[in-house]
Amino acid sequence: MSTTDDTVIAVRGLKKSYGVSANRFEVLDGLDLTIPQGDITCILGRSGCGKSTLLKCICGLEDVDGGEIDGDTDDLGYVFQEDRLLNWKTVEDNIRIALESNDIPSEEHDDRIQHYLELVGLAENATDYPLQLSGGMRQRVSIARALAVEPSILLMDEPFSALDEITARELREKFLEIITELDQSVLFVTHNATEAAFLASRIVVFEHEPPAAIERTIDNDLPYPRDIDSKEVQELKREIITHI
Ligand SMILES: Nc1ncnc2c1ncn2[C@@H]1O[C@H](COP(=O)(O)OP(=O)(O)OP(=O)(O)O)[C@@H](O)[C@H]1O
Repeated sequence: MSTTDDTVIAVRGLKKSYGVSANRFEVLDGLDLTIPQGDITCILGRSGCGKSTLLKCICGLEDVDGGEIDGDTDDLGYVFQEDRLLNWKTVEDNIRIALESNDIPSEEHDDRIQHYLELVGLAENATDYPLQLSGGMRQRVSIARALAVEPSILLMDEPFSALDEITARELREKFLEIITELDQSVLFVTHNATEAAFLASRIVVFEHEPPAAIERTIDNDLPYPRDIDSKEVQELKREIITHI
């Protein structure tokens, strides 16, 4: 199977298990999923249902047992729950390392670093070290680092869940503003129904128990920009909760 112009990643019949013999545990058993270009797709489901495993298979952190993943899987950005910055490197050098490992020509590095730090509001912090920054600022650096390689798709695994509520809220708003402006395709894993209702253009709800199967796909046509406290977002959140 190959992807079409308006599909960025297509997963077909994906299989993944952990363990061996009697301890073998199927997490993905023939999962199909298509990620359209420019969509913010949220994968939502309870803890342990297989969301992170899917992301790890797409970005090659886990080997798959069967099925296909088509699309430009060498051209991914990844933001984890933890920022995974190198504390002994400055903010700008953390981004530079990502650019180098993605073979971005060195003459583009300074401009890209400046541009993406400006986008996340950290242009003044380029020469700081990560430990001089707050948790929210560190996560913004991590988002800038992922965006700076200009990936075909940004994979995000609960990137705001380790932050306090106010910081997470501010960062979600900033993130949505940036992503819609860039028309960036995103696959975003969360177990937070409000976050999915606020961010997603499409919400894919996984069944409670592995192996992961899609319980429901909900299109979210609420126009951007959105207000997380609006009646529409809160109503959608209530609808989503009935499926998880
Ligand atoms: N490396 C591993 N070895 C063995 N089992 C694993 C491994 N990684 C995940 N699992 C198991 O696979 C299942 C799915 O895990 P996964 O992390 O994909 O779930 P999740 O939906 O992302 O959960 P959460 O929301 O808590 O992060 C869980 O039962 C988990 O314990």
